[in-house]
Amino acid sequence: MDRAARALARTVLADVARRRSAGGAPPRVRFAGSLASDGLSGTGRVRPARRSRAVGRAAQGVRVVLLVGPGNNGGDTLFAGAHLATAGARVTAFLVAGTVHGPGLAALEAAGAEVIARSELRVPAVVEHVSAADVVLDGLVGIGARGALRPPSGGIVRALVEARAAAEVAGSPWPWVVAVDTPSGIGVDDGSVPGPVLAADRTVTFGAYKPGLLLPPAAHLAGAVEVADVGLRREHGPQVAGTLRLQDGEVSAVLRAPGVRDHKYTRGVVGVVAGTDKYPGAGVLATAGAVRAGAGMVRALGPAGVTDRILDRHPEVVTAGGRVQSWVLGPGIPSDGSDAGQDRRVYGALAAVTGVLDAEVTGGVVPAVIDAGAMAMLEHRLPEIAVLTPHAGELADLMRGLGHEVGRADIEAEPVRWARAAQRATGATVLLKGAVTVVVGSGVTFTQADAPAWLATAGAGDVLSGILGALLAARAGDVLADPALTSRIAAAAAVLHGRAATLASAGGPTTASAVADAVPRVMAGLLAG
Ligand SMILES: NC(=O)C1=CN([C@@H]2O[C@H](COP(=O)(O)OP(=O)(O)OC[C@H]3O[C@@H](n4cnc5c(N)ncnc54)[C@H](O)[C@@H]3O)[C@@H](O)[C@H]2O)[C@@H](O)CC1
Ligand SMILES: [K+]
Repeated sequence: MDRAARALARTVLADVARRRSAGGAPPRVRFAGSLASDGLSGTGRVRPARRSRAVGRAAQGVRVVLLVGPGNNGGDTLFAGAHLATAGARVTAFLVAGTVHGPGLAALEAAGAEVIARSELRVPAVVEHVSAADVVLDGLVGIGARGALRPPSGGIVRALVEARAAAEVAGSPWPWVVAVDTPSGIGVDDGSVPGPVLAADRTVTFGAYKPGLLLPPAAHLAGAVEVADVGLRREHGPQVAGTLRLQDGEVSAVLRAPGVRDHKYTRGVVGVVAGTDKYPGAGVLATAGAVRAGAGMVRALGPAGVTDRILDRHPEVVTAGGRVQSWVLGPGIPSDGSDAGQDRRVYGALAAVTGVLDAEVTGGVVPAVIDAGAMAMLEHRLPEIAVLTPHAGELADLMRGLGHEVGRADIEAEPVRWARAAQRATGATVLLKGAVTVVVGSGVTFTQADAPAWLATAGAGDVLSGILGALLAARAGDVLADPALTSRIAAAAAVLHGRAATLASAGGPTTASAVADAVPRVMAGLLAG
């Protein structure tokens, strides 16, 4: 517990220092609209807890509120609060239980913090203190949580969630919220959100990732997750219950940098069937994603109204048919059959992907990205080397087509469950787009939370499909030999896309084109290690 509390205090102090040096302002959140609103590239660094470093007086003048529950989670919070008080912070602890961790409470009191006992606890006073604080530590409950938060924790958190929303509307600052081990009240094992939860900007979790920190919808409430090594066990990257999150080294291992013997065909040719006269931009953006993610060549197929625009932006693109190592099918093609030519091209390519036509005719089986309108054209079970890339609404449409009574809200409430159901029903790898992107292959689930909320912009999904097409083409031989690689490549594409959006956004609005343009810099950074 001592190591956990020290690690927690150290991270709080680092966040405070970083936010102070960034703006000269106190460490309060301005509503930047991003999950990782400190601009940190977020999730998933394992930081060893070093015992030796003293915390000094680094927290001088920082107002800290502790929300302290009855168990060891509250104990960690009390000890961390003692360290922060010793470092100069003005700490107020609200105890939500009659009995809390005794040694932790003694340490906090010895450090000179203010303690509000359960018997004196009033919800409006908690809200008032939190609203005026710089940092809040949410230590109500951790891995011992069962179900929705019970009173009084539930009432306090509900009031704080409302106060935060009001502050957001009013443009008032809100404290930096640090969840201790987990945001209190999430479904630690399944990522559910059974009741009110205070959204964290940062979660410091102890020893290893908990599933709820990776699985949406709870993952949306965890902010930037840091795993503190408290000597329990050492994890190589987050890995819990068949759920993975790729780390930088794992993403760069998926990428393939060209060698001296490579030429455009060995680097991978991507065939893009995207865009119609009505929606030509999707063709341009899907192509941009493939070009920027390092395709040896891109063949863009479609009506002249689409291909002319593509050539204007990307003169390196070829608009004639021929062999490809991967397909990108469907962005900007509506499912209403209004462009017979594009539909015919998609059906032809799908025949190559599923292998229903002779390889002599199709040129052989290749991996594919199946997006938007192409998802409505599936007639056969798909191989794992085909990646469906729906957002929640499209996945609901797909599952309804397969006989499930399900709507968009159901998918958003249980994205992993439905992505897995779609994977089983279609045979394809499924990449479900969202603030946390879920990728499901056979027996494996990746969840990636690398993107700022600014990425929710028109055309962003088209760029992702192009990026994924390029990565699949570059590794087409490996994917055909080992189809299980597909989901890992799809997760890596989501990371590239999210990181490119972070770079392009720099904390403000961005466009799908700018995201595509940022991809080479992200790839270069990852390949440089
Ligand atoms: N497991 C370990 O080896 C370590 C655990 N540590 C800390 O210990 C925590 C786990 O401690 P505990 O097992 O004491 O459990 P917690 O402190 O997470 O919660 C248990 C308490 O919360 C109450 N509770 C459960 N569900 C609730 C709900 N829905 N609403 C309100 N109250 C609820 C229970 O009645 C119980 O009193 C971790 O989250 C972490 O913070 C760390 O000190 C590091 C080492
Ligand atoms: K907690």
